[in-house]
Amino acid sequence: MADRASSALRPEHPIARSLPHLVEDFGFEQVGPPVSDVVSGITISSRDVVPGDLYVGLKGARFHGASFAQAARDAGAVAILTDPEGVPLAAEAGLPVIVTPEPRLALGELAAWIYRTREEPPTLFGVTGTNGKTSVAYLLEAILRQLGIVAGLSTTAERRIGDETIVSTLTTPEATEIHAMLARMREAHVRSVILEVSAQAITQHRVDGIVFDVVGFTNLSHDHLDDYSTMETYYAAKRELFQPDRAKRGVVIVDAEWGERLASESRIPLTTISTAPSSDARFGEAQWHLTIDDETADRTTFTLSGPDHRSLTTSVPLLGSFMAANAALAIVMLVESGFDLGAIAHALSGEGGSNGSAQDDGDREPGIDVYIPGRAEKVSGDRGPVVYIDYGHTPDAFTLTLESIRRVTDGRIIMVFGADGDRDPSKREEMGAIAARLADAVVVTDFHPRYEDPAAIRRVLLDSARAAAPGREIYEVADPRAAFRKALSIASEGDVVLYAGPGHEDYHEVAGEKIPYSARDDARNALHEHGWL
Ligand SMILES: CC(=O)N[C@H]1[C@@H](OP(=O)(O)OP(=O)(O)OC[C@H]2O[C@@H](n3ccc(=O)[nH]c3=O)[C@H](O)[C@@H]2O)O[C@H](CO)[C@@H](O)[C@@H]1O[C@H](C)C(=O)N[C@@H](C)C(=O)N[C@H](CCC(=O)O)C(=O)O
Ligand SMILES: Nc1ncnc2c1ncn2[C@@H]1O[C@H](COP(=O)(O)OP(=O)(O)OP(=O)(O)O)[C@@H](O)[C@H]1O
Repeated sequence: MADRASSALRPEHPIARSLPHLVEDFGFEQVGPPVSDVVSGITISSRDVVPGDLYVGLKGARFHGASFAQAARDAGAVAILTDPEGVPLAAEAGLPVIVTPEPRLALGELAAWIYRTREEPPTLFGVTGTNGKTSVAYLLEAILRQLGIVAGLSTTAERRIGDETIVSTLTTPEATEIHAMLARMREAHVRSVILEVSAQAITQHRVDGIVFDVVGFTNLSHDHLDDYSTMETYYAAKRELFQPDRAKRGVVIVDAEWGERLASESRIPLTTISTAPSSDARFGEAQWHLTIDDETADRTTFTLSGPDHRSLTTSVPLLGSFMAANAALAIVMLVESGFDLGAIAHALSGEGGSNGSAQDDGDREPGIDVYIPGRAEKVSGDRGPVVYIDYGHTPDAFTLTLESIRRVTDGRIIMVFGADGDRDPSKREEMGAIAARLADAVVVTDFHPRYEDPAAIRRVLLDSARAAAPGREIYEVADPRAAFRKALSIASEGDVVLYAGPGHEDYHEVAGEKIPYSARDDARNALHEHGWL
């Protein structure tokens, strides 16, 4: 399992700022010993405190962060910021205590002030939507690299500056971490940064203190109805990103009602993309149109046509028209940030230029040169069934992936899948039904049960699968390793095995424990065992 010790990227040479000035500038109240020191960092986790930090004790669902004030002091915190409820808890540490009614609301601005991230900010790209955020972020990074630009990246899978990578815990880090990461990126002379923005991040003020240059919206479908009671509130959370205090320009895929609404309800200059086929009655309303030219098991070729008869034909080395849609969004976001479509086309043409890699010495294969861990990732070789590892965990992701596979295979589709424990249980029935309807055989297994009973999760998936497609070949195999082998045992040359589960992740989360497991490694091992790799 990858090292999870370092949970945040910090500037290596932070510039200290006056703590008394901070208290004064923000109009905070102060109790306990007077503030006299300087501050060089900020964190909301006592476990991440480094000397010189302001520790912010937030009231959480389980703890009041102020109760970790002593641990923060021992790690070198210079003061504690908390709410009135946290004051008596924080006082025990004997550090100056700064008080504000809702510290979370101040975090973004505070972190921006401490790390000076408003000064000469990089070009900032933000990507949101239910599915495809991580993929669009990687595609943006790849195209920028092909244009000769090294970008910073923050996704569900990893945070990256050049060659330095850390494993992510949340999709979007807390504001304190984002601004620290931006400061570190500035030290590394990174001038373009891509952030994946979850709905929770917007609601929980994690992207405060940032004004994105361009934000992009992929789609909205059933997910997170445990955090948002209705699709309407889930949508409203995402919509906030497309307002002037958060972003300068936006790009929206308008294939479905939510995208159309966003396009009409956003208050920033907006560009729209339609990926619907030309037979669709609504085709023609968007400024950019995507046409799929060719789909194979591991490459999708498409044409993107825009205003003023501009167009670009290129490809992604990945399965699926949905990946072409993600790529289209990335390209139009780059155009909106000021890149010329012709320059992008040239960079993707493979003729000369640099893809930024060490071994690059001239011409290379045309298309977007991207690797996205665990998203429609083909792990099989030239023999045996085609095997994909995919992080699909929503009904819409299941539908689009299975439909895409159907278009590129004449063989059977065998799908191995589970559902997240402690995450939106209301989507499970739909997931089970879609899998059974669109695949030829399904193997129901465990994803991350977390604190739920894994057998109960499987039961819902199995019942809905059986009800949706009576007579379908349906198996229950709890252990993902065994489930994978079951799928391979019924697959032949020409068939496809789709593993929809923890794509890039290298663990299974069971009852609070992270048990090492990599679906990608396991798939390769199983293919070896069959002599197919
Ligand atoms: C429900 C939710 O959003 N919970 C978040 C929340 O946890 P919490 O309220 O339970 O916090 P808590 O454990 O009570 O602790 C309170 C405070 O004490 C601090 N603390 C706690 C223990 C300690 O030893 N020291 C310490 O300082 C904590 O850092 C926190 O500031 O605050 C924590 C600190 O930031 C988050 O890690 C945690 O996210 C949890 C892990 C989570 O899973 N969130 C999900 C729902 C999420 O945000 N998902 C989105 C979308 C994913 C997607 O793309 O689909 C995401 O952006 O990841
Ligand atoms: N444009 C899209 N539309 C629908 N499904 C998609 C799209 N792009 C990717 N998917 C599906 O969603 C899965 C997750 O993709 P990706 O990680 O890019 O999305 P995400 O929004 O970042 O989700 P998460 O933050 O949970 O990782 C993919 O493995 C694929 O099955």
